[in-house]
Amino acid sequence: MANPTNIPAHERRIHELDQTVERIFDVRKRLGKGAYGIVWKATDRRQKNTVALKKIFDAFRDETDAQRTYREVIFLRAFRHHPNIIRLVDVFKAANNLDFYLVFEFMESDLHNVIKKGDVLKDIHKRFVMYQLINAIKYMHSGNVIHRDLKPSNILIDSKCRLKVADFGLARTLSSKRKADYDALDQEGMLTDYVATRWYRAPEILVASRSYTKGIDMWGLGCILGEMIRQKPLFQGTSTVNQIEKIVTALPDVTQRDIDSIGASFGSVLLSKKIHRDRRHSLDEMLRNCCDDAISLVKSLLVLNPHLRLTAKAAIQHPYVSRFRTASADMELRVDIQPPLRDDVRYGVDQYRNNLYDMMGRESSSSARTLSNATPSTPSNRDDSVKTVRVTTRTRTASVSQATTSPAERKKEPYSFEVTQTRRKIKLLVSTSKTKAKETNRTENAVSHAHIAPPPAAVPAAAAPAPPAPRKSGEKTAQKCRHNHVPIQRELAAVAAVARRKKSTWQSQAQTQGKFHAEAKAQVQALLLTQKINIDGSPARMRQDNHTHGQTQATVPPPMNRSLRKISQEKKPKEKPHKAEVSKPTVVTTYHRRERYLTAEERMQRRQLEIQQKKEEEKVCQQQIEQEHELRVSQRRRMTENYRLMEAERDQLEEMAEQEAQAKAYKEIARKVWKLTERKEDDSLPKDQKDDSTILNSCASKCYRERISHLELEMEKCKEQLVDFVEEHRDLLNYDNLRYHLEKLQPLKKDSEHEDGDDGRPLPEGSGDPGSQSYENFLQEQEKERQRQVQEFLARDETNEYDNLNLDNAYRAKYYHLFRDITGGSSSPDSGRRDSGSEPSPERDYSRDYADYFPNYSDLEEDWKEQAHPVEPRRQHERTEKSRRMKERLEDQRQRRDRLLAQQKASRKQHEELGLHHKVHRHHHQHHAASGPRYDPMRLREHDIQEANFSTELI
Ligand SMILES: Nc1ncnc2c1ncn2[C@@H]1O[C@H](COP(=O)(O)OP(=O)(O)OP(=O)(O)O)[C@@H](O)[C@H]1O
Repeated sequence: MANPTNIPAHERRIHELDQTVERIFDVRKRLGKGAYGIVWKATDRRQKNTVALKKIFDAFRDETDAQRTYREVIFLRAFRHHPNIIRLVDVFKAANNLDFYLVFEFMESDLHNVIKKGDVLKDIHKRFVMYQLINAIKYMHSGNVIHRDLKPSNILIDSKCRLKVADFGLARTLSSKRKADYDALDQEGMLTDYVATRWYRAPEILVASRSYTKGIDMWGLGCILGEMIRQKPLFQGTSTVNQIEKIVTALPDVTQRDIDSIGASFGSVLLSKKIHRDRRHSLDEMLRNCCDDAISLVKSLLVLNPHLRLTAKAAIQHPYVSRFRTASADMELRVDIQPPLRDDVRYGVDQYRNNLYDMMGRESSSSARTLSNATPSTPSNRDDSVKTVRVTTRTRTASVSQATTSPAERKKEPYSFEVTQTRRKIKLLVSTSKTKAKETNRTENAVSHAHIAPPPAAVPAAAAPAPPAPRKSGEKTAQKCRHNHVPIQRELAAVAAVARRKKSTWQSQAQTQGKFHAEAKAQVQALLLTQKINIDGSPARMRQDNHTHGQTQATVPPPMNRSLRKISQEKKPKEKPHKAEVSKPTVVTTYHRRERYLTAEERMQRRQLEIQQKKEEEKVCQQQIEQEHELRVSQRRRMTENYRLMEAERDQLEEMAEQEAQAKAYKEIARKVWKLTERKEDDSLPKDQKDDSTILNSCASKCYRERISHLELEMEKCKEQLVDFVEEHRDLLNYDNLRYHLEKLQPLKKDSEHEDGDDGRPLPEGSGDPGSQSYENFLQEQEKERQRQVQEFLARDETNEYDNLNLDNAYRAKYYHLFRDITGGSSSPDSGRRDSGSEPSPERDYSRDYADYFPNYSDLEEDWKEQAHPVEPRRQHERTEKSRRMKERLEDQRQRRDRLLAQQKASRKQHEELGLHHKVHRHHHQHHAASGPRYDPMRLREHDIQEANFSTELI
């Protein structure tokens, strides 16, 4: 697995494991891959336990990487005692001196994977996760260290929902340096190596501010809680700017104070930028379905101003997590973590590497864990070993290089751990100083021995040889040792003083606790006694007890009396009578002794009483719980109500906004229409009104224009229909010529009846004067013609070629009497035909009947058509329209005719007076002959019929 063949060489190098590592660990599967390393699940062959093995590839490639590796090891070692921070079990350097191996305790998964799985975390789990997370952060912050890369994938979790924070590569200390240095550090730190995952980055980091606080971690914490609730990241920005926009959209309005709190920087303008706020992306909307506790915690963590964000100390007391509080919540580092190599200085790669290797070398002198030849420790490194154990009380800092502790020790409370550590240091120092002192003594002894040794006799005193080499070196060593011994002793004294102080504090605490304990014990005993007294209360026995045991015994409960008597009888001779005052121990002893002699019945009674008491307590508790529950329910209801109100308000606002938008859109459209219609502005109106009026006018005119064009089209269609109709009924219309002939015929008949020519019909040309031969001939001709036409009409009618029955009948009816006259009334033209049932009788005045009949013709026609085609509403409407128009036209013509007749009468009278009658007639005739039979293609047959009708009426 560590050496796959199907991947490129570089990748293979990343996945490759050092041979020695493979010898120690049985690597099983890959757990994850980060930007800096790969993590495998492995079994330690030596201890047979499962571990997580992380390989940091090319761990010291440059200063940044080297510092990252260094920080990860240093901080993990500093925090290894906290239950919610991943424990670094071991570290290995690779044979190639490039890679680095970290061995961690194994965790089953990380929070990112758990959230990704879906609905795994219930509310209680989320709370517990948050509690543990806050706990870990609180611990880190108490050592003045910030993690800076909190995100779900760096939070490891197991099946019991136990959580551990991992990946301290970006962690760093927050020193109490001067502000100027601090800013310089920030600039360097922020802009070069700070590459924390964007989605969890605090806004001050996004805008590259120099404000650098523990709030960075609290922001990440808020993002994680939001992600757990929402099951997806809260702010998934695609770039830094987009990330800021997303944050600003979700949070309440950004104030100038917020911007100032973040610190002036080039990016802070992004915060003041006007961003379109979409309510759907507000924090409330994103976390709509979660409980109030969670929302309140998220809101107090995701605050733009880093100084107003909830601190870890305050967060642990938040109602969302407070119920889990245990002793570990009080764990705190009472010193600032200070790595051996200063965290605010960027050292060279070698320095980081050597310091790390040196530390490893020191810690594992037995060194089964060093894989390659350990780097030889330089004197400077040895000095470091001294530095690492120095405790500077003034700056309240401590080295993080601590000896590994046993799991039992790790479980201890922090202060006891510290004491243990201090003791260890003292021991270490003592042993070091002892060794050195021994060495010094040995050297000094050697020196003194050299001095004491008598000089050789042969050599004169003046020419005494120089001190021998060993003596010289011994002196040097002695000096050196003395030189070293002083500071060591000083340090030793300092450490001892600290230890003493701590011990005395601890002892005083213990004493206080002891005192408290004794008091509590006494109180409990008193309570117990009172309870026993309350249990039994027979006055007789009490009296008896009073008698036997004095005042104290008077309170002994009755069921116990039999046994008590026994005891008292036993004890009586030995006991002194205590009447006024009986010491507590006596009471207790008596009571306990009495207990032994309780009968089963008494015990039962006591138990029942106890049970009753418990029940009562439970009842009270239950009531309290119920009250609390009711309170919560009412609160919840109130909040739901509020929420509903807010929702309603929001809906209203949205509606208003929509209406506004619509109005705007309308206006815009109208403006465009106005532009298109190119209407000129009316300058007399104010602008708004002007716009509206012109727009309306233009709209109206447009409508009218449209209507006109539509009507024109309709007319066009009508015309076409009419022409079609005319074309279709050409024959019938031609047949209208008949009317002409009939008209010609009828005046003749009238003329014969009314010689004065009252009917106003002109005589045909060449007819001559009435009574003359030509006139007679003319009449005969006329008669012949009339008969021929009637014959023709009837013959035509026989063919039944006209569809319109009513029209047909009308003609037939109208001229039936003529026909009868011609044929001598022998037979009806319609006998045996469609209208056979309506054969007229010869006596009847048909003309009148028909005249009555005709005006209703059009209605009858419509009725008939309706019967024939019942389902044609449009056409029916057209027909109705047509008939209406017809009626109007008929009315028109009737009036015109009346007028004409009146004129004719008047003119005839004039002619008669002037003797010009015939001339006038001739003129009329000429006029008619010239005009000939009229053919009007637009004329409808109904019209003709009506005209005929009028003429009949006139007749
Ligand atoms: N002790 C462990 N037990 C189980 N899985 C682990 C453990 N440590 C790390 N992992 C897994 O390995 C992944 C990467 O680990 P880690 O974050 O330490 O690597 P990294 O290179 O520093 O990543 P990053 O890119 O986040 O900086 C984690 O997300 C986690 O899934």
